[in-house]
Amino acid sequence: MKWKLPDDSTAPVITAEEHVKSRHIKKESCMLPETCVIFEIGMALKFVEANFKTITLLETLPCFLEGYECISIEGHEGVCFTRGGYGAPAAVDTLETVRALGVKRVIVVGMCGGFSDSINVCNVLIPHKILCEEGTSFHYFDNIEFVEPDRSLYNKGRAYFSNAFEVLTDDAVTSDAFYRQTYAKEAKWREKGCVAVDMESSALLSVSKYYSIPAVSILLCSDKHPLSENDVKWDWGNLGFKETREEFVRQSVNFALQL
Ligand SMILES: O=P(O)(O)O[C@H]1O[C@H](CO)[C@@H](O)[C@H]1O
Ligand SMILES: O=c1cc[nH]c(=O)[nH]1
Repeated sequence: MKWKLPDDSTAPVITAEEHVKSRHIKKESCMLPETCVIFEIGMALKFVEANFKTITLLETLPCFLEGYECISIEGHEGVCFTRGGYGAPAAVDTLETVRALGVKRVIVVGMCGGFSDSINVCNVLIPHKILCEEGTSFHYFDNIEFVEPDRSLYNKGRAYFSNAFEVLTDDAVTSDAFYRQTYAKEAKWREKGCVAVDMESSALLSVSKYYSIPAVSILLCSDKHPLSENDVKWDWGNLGFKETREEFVRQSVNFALQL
């Protein structure tokens, strides 16, 4: 895929910096703190509001697509929390928007589907590198296969989450097409060293890299894929998954606050 023109020095027609001040936005925005946790988990913001003393910074993040609330925690005004859109283009819209509002460091907290013997539901995966099988990255880089997280955030994440979870650091893949994860496709991903799939991480890491923003992706394994057509059929979560996901969100908040 060669979608990014190799010698294109022209500016984008719409930039997030211009968009957040445009007529497309109903309310004026404020600048955000340097560190942003982007949750790719639907229940996360509500859980944070119910379990921490939060401050609403923005009721709606001024994204081009749908934007969610952006909050911080009393006494920790250097970190903000929002929900990213689902899928690579919407997630990158969130990233571009928080960057336009001053964010300089990003922690992605999401979920992944495991497709290897080595990973189980409720494990935490902090991928060493992520295979880009989504389209968004290829508009920022003309040649990219695997993208890596910021080494310091990756090391800190490994150390921190190991206190509460079984942590894996194998590679992952981000795909646009969750209904096209065929058995043969997942076998090919395993051959490349990947153990799990999500829908946003590689795009968020590659666009962070494009802007020199340190970023890491921290994923809770939400479902285990059958490895062959004879295995037990696919299903979501497990018996304790709801409570584990809540603990994962709580630990993600605490991780970001102590950085
Ligand atoms: O909205 P929640 O329940 O977090 O789930 C989201 O996460 C899954 C993919 O990670 C999809 O099912 C999507 O709906
Ligand atoms: O993107 C995702 C997330 C969880 N499980 C999957 O199979 N894919």
